[in-house]
Amino acid sequence: MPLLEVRDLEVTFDTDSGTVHAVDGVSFDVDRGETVCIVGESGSGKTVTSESITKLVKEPPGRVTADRVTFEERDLLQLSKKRLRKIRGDRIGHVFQNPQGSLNPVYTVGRQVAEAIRLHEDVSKDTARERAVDLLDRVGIPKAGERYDDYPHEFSGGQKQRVVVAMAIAANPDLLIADEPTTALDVTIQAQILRLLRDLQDELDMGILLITHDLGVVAEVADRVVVMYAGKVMESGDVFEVFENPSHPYTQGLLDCLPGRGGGSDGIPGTLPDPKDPPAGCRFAERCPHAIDDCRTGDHPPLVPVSGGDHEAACLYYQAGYDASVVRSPADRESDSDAGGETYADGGLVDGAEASLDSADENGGES
Ligand SMILES: Nc1ncnc2c1ncn2[C@@H]1O[C@H](COP(=O)(O)OP(=O)(O)OP(=O)(O)O)[C@@H](O)[C@H]1O
Ligand code: NI
Repeated sequence: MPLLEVRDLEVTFDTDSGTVHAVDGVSFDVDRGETVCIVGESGSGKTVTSESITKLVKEPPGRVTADRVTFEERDLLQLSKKRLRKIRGDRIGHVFQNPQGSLNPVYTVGRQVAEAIRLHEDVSKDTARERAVDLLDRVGIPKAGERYDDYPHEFSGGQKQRVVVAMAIAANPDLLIADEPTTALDVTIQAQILRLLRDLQDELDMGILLITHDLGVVAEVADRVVVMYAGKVMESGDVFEVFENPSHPYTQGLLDCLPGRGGGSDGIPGTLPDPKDPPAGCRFAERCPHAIDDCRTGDHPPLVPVSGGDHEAACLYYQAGYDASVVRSPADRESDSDAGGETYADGGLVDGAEASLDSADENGGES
């Protein structure tokens, strides 16, 4: 039984100018000790997906439905607000997309971490203080004891992010949801935070749901990846399968933008469709180099198995009666990567990502 099971999640928002279809039938699992990354461009529904799990989406204007959202076999969408709040702090930690908003500027950092501990555990103030110093130390704040009484503005961006992670893991959660935990940070700090998450995961056997728009981050930390576009899952599976054999043209487009994959462009040309008026057929058709008329009618294609394991893609070309070889990429990709050198560096999936994380170790502080 997976730690977290999300099935057919749908989220809409009612606005004055119409209904926003933010998340439209998203399914995935997260197991203990496993890191699942949701990746996709800005606006694809990653944050809304992650915040729906523990019902942090405001209803109204939001409307969250799902076949189920189960955590340790409990249906989170059916729980009372009170029980949900308890699970949210105790068992599910959340690092929000905007870390600045997670720290209160008028209280010391230590006090905020101690309060996060006391919220979930009945311990004395002194014990909470000790534990908070411990926790700050564990996330890599130097001289944690001395920094306890400092205010958030006295911490660097990377340190604040560490503090936010410390608060999210204060109760030793079973699941950590981390929404773009490294986006605003320079590459050195980014590597450190990702390493920190991995170490904590080993230590606590946490499941991690990590939200990012950066495939370099995915390559670095994910066991499995869910590629989202315009509220839909376009492709998902084992991270090696997906990087080795990207099967949806959208995933291929994202990968082609990575420096280590012969790309380095500014992104896929075009923009996401209007979430208030999603097009018929495949949501990516407008930007897809392989789109044909059939891609622009009917429903968005369902996810179907494309290679080993649980690797799936939602592209019409994999349906019966269509020629999947049109969108299967290895042939084009091989010729690309021959020109660009080795695509799969030792233990890493992307040259660029590995290189940047490695060099981050060496030039400590610079980016
Ligand atoms: N409260 C809201 N009211 C109306 N629309 C919303 C609301 N919250 C989110 N949306 C819309 O839902 C869609 C998905 O947003 P979401 O924040 O989940 O995207 P994201 O993938 O996390 O993007 P980013 O990478 O920029 O964080 C967007 O079109 C967004 O404008
Ligand atoms: Ni987001």
